[in-house]
Amino acid sequence: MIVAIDGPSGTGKSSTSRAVAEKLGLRYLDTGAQYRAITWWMLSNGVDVNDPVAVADQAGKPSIVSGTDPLAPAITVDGIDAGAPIRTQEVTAAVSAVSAVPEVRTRMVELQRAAVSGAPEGIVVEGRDIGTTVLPDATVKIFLTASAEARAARRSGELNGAVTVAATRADLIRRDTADSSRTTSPLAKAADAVEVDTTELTLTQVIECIVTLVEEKRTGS
Ligand SMILES: Nc1ncnc2c1ncn2[C@@H]1O[C@H](COP(=O)(O)OP(=O)(O)O)[C@@H](O)[C@H]1O
Ligand SMILES: Nc1ccn([C@@H]2O[C@H](COP(=O)(O)OP(=O)(O)O)[C@@H](O)[C@H]2O)c(=O)n1
Repeated sequence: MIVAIDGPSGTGKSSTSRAVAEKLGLRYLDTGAQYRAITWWMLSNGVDVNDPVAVADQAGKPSIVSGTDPLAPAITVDGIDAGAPIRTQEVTAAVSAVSAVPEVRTRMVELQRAAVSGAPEGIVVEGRDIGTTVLPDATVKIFLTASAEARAARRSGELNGAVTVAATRADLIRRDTADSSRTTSPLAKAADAVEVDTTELTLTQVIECIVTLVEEKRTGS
């Protein structure tokens, strides 16, 4: 059972994917954390993230290891716990530029497919291009959406209002545009993905919806 969950920022991919994996006894992989991790390494090592040639040149250097336990998602870069530093505003502002570089994507996709091969019990993988590019044969494909207002309110809420909803909204839209317009494997809904608009749904409702879709697939109903 391979479940691919894609969609823009703040649509609920991480919270939903973790809960679905936990309920169904599957592993869990956050591919956005991997792009954030390589971005953090580039910034920490003085690589100009707006220079695709420099980023491509260094893309093979960091060793990124992702755990797949939905109860304790973990990520290390060169053996160092990267869980907190990959969530800073600095990384968030740079990640779209780094993840648009084809050499970066080739490396991350290798890691992602290896994680899936290492999870015979099945896995929920979340990102932007999982259903379209990384795992085109996934058993179930979901594409989450939500209005920019709802997404910004959720993200701003996470930061306890430290960044205003308006500023968060502008940042989300800038990142959506960059992620959707890049040449290599842009953010997109796979033709065979089920789209779920989470704007008016609670997190519990989204989880139930996806669990039902997976169980229907499992039982062939
Ligand atoms: N349907 C929902 N209704 C309200 N809040 C939600 C919903 N889904 C997710 N959230 C909250 O929104 C925030 C962003 O969710 P997250 O799962 O990190 O989204 P993504 O991984 O798509 O960026 C989290 O604080 C989460 O608890
Ligand atoms: N499969 C993926 C996952 C993330 N990404 C990139 O990584 C960034 C961070 O992803 P994320 O899932 O952590 O973002 P949030 O939804 O947490 O804000 C995205 O904005 C994309 O630029 C990607 O290119 N492909």
